Amino acid sequence: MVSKQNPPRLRIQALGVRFGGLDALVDVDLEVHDGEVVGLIGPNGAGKTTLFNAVCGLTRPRTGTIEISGAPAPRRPHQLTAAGVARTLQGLGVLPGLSVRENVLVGVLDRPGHAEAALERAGLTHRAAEPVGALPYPEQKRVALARALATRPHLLLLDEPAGGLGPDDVHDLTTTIRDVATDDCAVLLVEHHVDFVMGVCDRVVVLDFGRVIATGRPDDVRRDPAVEQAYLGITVNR
Ligand SMILES: Nc1ncnc2c1ncn2[C@@H]1O[C@H](COP(=O)(O)OP(=O)(O)OP(=O)(O)O)[C@@H](O)[C@H]1O
Repeated sequence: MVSKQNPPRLRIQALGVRFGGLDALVDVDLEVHDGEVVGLIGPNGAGKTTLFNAVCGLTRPRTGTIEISGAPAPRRPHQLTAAGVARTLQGLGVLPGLSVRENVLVGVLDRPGHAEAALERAGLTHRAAEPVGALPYPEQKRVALARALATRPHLLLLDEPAGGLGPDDVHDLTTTIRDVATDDCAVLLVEHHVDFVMGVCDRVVVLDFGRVIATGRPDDVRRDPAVEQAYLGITVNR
């Protein structure tokens, strides 16, 4: 259930990012609350990764504020982890020569029990001793997710979690993500797989050329003419 009593896990206000002469994000507002799964979608180059990078302190905003649990977002990785933020990367970001368990332990060396619980949640316990590089791609993606879950995040940022997955794996991923979004965890995900987004998200925010052009429930956003136009890239003259 979405909790709106506490400050949002993530509150972005009037965020602007510029690279040279290019406005990658313009006046972006976005909130994600505990118990909520929010999808950030938009065509290539819309600014989705830039927004994630700004939240994680990798890109310095030109304007606006980013708050996590009511406090200004820290910029250093260990501070972000302490603030309860975890992120998976586009692609895999795993260490193929290490075992599944070692990959998941990397960020929680002092809490091996958290790693074991994350392995179980991601359905990887039976693979724990195997080198990640020997697993099929969908299971390698699960390792990346398990590593993020092991930190017991309050704000989970997922960058294209369904990329390269088939229907069965997408179904399992949907179940896991819905399970993770609880009273003390909010999920923000970037994804191109529209059916997955529509199936897993409570709310969808659509970016185009760095601006929010639509926000709302998945079904409403899907029917929004501005969204159709952004994806098709055409204007229909009537
Ligand atoms: N470090 C950078 N320097 C200059 N321009 C950048 C930089 N990073 C991103 N951009 C530009 O900013 C815009 C937004 O890029 P971004 O990667 O955030 O889009 P995206 O929505 O994540 O795209 P995709 O779906 O292809 O991953 C693009 O025009 C991109 O070329």
